[in-house]
Amino acid sequence: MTEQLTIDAVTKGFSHRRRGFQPVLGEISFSVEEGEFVTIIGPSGSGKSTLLKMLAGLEQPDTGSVSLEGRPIAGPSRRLGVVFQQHVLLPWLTAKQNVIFALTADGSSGRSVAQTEELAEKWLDLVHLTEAAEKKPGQLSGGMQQRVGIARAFALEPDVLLLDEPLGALDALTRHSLQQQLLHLSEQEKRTFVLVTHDVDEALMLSDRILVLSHGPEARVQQDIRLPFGRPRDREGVECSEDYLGLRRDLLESLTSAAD
Ligand SMILES: Nc1ncnc2c1ncn2[C@@H]1O[C@H](COP(=O)(O)OP(=O)(O)OP(=O)(O)O)[C@@H](O)[C@H]1O
Repeated sequence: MTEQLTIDAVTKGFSHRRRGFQPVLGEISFSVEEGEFVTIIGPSGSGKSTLLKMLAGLEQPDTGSVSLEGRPIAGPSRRLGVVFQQHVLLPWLTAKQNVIFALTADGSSGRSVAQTEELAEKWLDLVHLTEAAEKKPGQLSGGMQQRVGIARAFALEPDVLLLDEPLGALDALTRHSLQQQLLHLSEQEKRTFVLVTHDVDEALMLSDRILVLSHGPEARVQQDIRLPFGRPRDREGVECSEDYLGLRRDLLESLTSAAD
């Protein structure tokens, strides 16, 4: 497998007017291989989103480097797709137009209008939104809006998908069904994924590897766990396995101790 993302000795902090410089991430190093699904989990405020923003090119490290296939990530790029907790859809466009807008934003795709429409429809279908394609965000539930956001990010066909608590704002039932959809999409699409979540079950169900950050300031990678579950995954089978229960218990324990 090829090493795709490399985070090498990265530190990051922020300067505050009153409190001065506050370190967030201590020295962080890890790499993500092409096609891998890696989840970052850790106590609140440990710096998970900050780390993901650096991978997305939205923040720069203070020291160390973040690179995609050996080249420093200097800013946002189409190769790096991002889905945040809050869907940012354009309210005056329909679900389909929102996906088309993203597909045509830089005008360089080389697709015809019909091909672009077809691609948008394909992705809305894959997240089970065909019937809502002509509706505007205001007419869609939070879960449906988030699915439009996911369809839009996947439709751009980035090499790496960065997901920051994409299901965090949803009710338990919608969240469960979207986890299932994400599992299928990630197995069909075979891209590289980095997910930030608070949800241990979500991390266990979706990932190949889980990185546990320690409590900040100066958070570090406390554990790097490779999961023993094969693919394609069947939720019931995984959840009933002894490995799952043991890993779930260990993760919850290390998250509790990291938060102390
Ligand atoms: N742009 C910024 N300016 C100043 N401080 C920031 C900025 N971004 C993040 N921080 C601070 O960095 C720390 C880590 O924030 P971050 O959102 O990365 O943590 P997190 O682990 O994702 O938290 P949560 O799990 O609660 O979402 C926090 O103390 C936060 O206030």
